[in-house]
Amino acid sequence: MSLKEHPILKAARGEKTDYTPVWIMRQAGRYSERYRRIREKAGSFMDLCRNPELAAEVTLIPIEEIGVDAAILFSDILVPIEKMGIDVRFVEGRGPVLEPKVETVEDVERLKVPEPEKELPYVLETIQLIKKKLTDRPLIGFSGAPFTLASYILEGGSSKNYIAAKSAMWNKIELWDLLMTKLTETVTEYLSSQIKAGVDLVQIFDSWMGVLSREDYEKYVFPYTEKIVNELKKRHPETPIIHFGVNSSHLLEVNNRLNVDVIGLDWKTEIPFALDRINKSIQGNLDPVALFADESLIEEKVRKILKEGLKARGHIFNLGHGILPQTDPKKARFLVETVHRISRELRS
Ligand SMILES: Cc1c2[nH]c(c1CCC(=O)O)Cc1[nH]c(c(CCC(=O)O)c1C)Cc1[nH]c(c(CCC(=O)O)c1C)Cc1[nH]c(c(C)c1CCC(=O)O)C2
Repeated sequence: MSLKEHPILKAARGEKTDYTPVWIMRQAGRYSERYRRIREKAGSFMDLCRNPELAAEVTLIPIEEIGVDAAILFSDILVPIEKMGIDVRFVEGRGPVLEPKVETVEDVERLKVPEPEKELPYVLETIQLIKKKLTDRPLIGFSGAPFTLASYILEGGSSKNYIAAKSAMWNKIELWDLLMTKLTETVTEYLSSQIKAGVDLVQIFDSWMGVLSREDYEKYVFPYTEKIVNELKKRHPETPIIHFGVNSSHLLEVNNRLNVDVIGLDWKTEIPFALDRINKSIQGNLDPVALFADESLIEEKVRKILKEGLKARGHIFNLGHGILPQTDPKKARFLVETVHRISRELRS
């Protein structure tokens, strides 16, 4: 079977598949003991991201451990930000810390647009190593989208209310446009280099776009993401693009105008509601906490999602957000098997 005919790629293009393919956001993560051991060996999380041998090894763990249909490159959306000239650290219990703070137009002027081949070679090497070992399943590349990346840069880390990001967006339009333009170029070049290095499809994480009203999203964010997607489609017309963010059901109609192939749904978005608003393939959307429930409950929820997903142009099963570190790997494996079994059953 040519990789182009793999169910994930077919579902992304809206073609019929024999079963519903599945992968899990954060599938190479802390719930896996093997992951935790390798991260220890690497030093810090960022050290692991910069180590092609170990990052490739970690990427492949969930293929063996839980049997997912695709691998996702092991890295982080904050990795390219480091090369723009901002220090990124992960602090236990606090999450990412970005320094120095970006507050003025001059601060943004100092930020660079990294050249991936020169400044992020370890990411591209990781992709090449994975592609040598993984021949029967697609590899997913990814990047954060400009808004989500800008929020980390302006807030200096995770945020609850996005005061710095939103006030820059509203009050410092020159700063906002310059930062979003630099991020647009960064993300375009970064994803394009990943595709050239061998990834089979890409996911754009605009994880926090849902904190914006539809009006603000359309005015201050959508045009930049649109530019990235159009440029990628021009350069790499064959590579499917997935667009994802949480709490963003109010943005579905707007995002349906993006030239992407798949829209990722969080677990609060009901599939019929989404299908009334979008005509693209969908990805999702089991509540990550469902993996803490009994197997019978998981099965019931999976069946409902799969049934509803049959009405979509194409469906890639996933959680509605990343798998939680406390999850039992056995439950993740059960999820994958259940998706495969029930989706075959529903088609026969
Ligand atoms: C917002 C965001 C980030 N990173 C990412 C997003 C968008 C997706 C989402 O909405 O969650 C994306 C991401 N992060 C990671 C991947 C790798 C691929 C995968 O398995 O999905 C991907 C695609 C690994 C990771 N990224 C991170 C881990 C955990 C690091 C560790 O402790 O080992 C992993 C496996 C760290 C990370 N990275 C980020 C935060 C806020 C944190 C800290 C979380 C915490 O401390 O609990 C930023």
